[in-house]
Amino acid sequence: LRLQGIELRRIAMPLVAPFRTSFGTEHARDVLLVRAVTAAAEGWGECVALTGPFYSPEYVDGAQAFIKRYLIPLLRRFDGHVFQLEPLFEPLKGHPMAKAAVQTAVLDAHLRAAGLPLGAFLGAVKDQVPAGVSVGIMDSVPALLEAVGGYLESGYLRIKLKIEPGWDVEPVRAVRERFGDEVLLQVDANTAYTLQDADRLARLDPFGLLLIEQPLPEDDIRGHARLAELIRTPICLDESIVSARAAADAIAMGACRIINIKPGRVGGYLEARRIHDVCAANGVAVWAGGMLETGLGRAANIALAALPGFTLPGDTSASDRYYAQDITDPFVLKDGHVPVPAGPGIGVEPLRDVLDAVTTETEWINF
Ligand SMILES: CSCC[C@@H](NC(=O)CCC(=O)O)C(=O)O
Ligand SMILES: [Mg+2]
Repeated sequence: LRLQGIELRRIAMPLVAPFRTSFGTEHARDVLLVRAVTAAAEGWGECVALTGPFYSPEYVDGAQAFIKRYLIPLLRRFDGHVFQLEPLFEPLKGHPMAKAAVQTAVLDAHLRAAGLPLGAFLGAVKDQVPAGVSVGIMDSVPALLEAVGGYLESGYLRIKLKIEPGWDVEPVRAVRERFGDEVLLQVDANTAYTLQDADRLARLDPFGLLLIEQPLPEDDIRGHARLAELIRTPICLDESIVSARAAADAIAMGACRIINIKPGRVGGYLEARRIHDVCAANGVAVWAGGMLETGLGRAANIALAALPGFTLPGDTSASDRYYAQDITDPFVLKDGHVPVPAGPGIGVEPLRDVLDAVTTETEWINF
């Protein structure tokens, strides 16, 4: 399906509240969207790179420059099917979020032209998925308890707390004491600890957490395997799992018992599905991570989260967790679940007037 051209669009999405993690605080998302136009249909991809290289090495200006300078020239001659994009992009090292955005836009166009929903294409087995919510580091424990109470009121089925040294045992204990032992509760350190913190992390064991996400640096697989011998809480990896091979290695080394799958981190939904398959083959549970996506990326993540191996609630929250006004019809929580879009491709469309209102820059590249 030949491409007639690509649009690169930047949008400014203010967050309903600052979102603080161990590596910084997000107040708004500066998002790069990719639109792939073919004669039969057009498709959308959302690049999940943040403004700066603090979650992973990519950042949004770099992703846009990489797409323009390296991926667009390859796409000009591309007239294949979407599975040929990975080998086409392989000689270019890294930049998984940029590659994922382009691959998803092309995949969405192909699927819309074929009338096939992304979920069906990936192997979805559900028409709705359980929604968890990620709660940032707060200024105080009372503020945290108020936020958690609000999300539980909204019906979220799992609470994830961001932690860092100095904000870990006390907030977890406070949430358990206030909301009880039944609430599905997990934490995410975003690489903020080292093996020397093992004793402190072991103090989380009494709270019955589902998992502790990425406690150590993303390249410390051996450290996570050692930590797994020192704490009881199951280790889940996020930043470390950059490919299906990395997942297989981490599992084989005993570095994790659960994996958070993010298509942008691994180069796209095709590799994300491979990670799902590797984990299913090894009896490792997976769940869908998030990068504060708009409804476009959110729709695709929810389709992925409907695959059979996604047995834990993901960070597939409702649109209003982050945005007062999404650029698509909002995803709304219903009995703690969000619906898997049923339409072809990612199954949602941008609301043109909203999209134009938040657009800060757009560039059409004709093929
Ligand atoms: C800006 S933090 C993004 C990375 C973080 N994502 C979340 O905590 C979930 C964000 C979301 O709900 O989309 C993670 O490491 O899992
Ligand atoms: Mg994480």
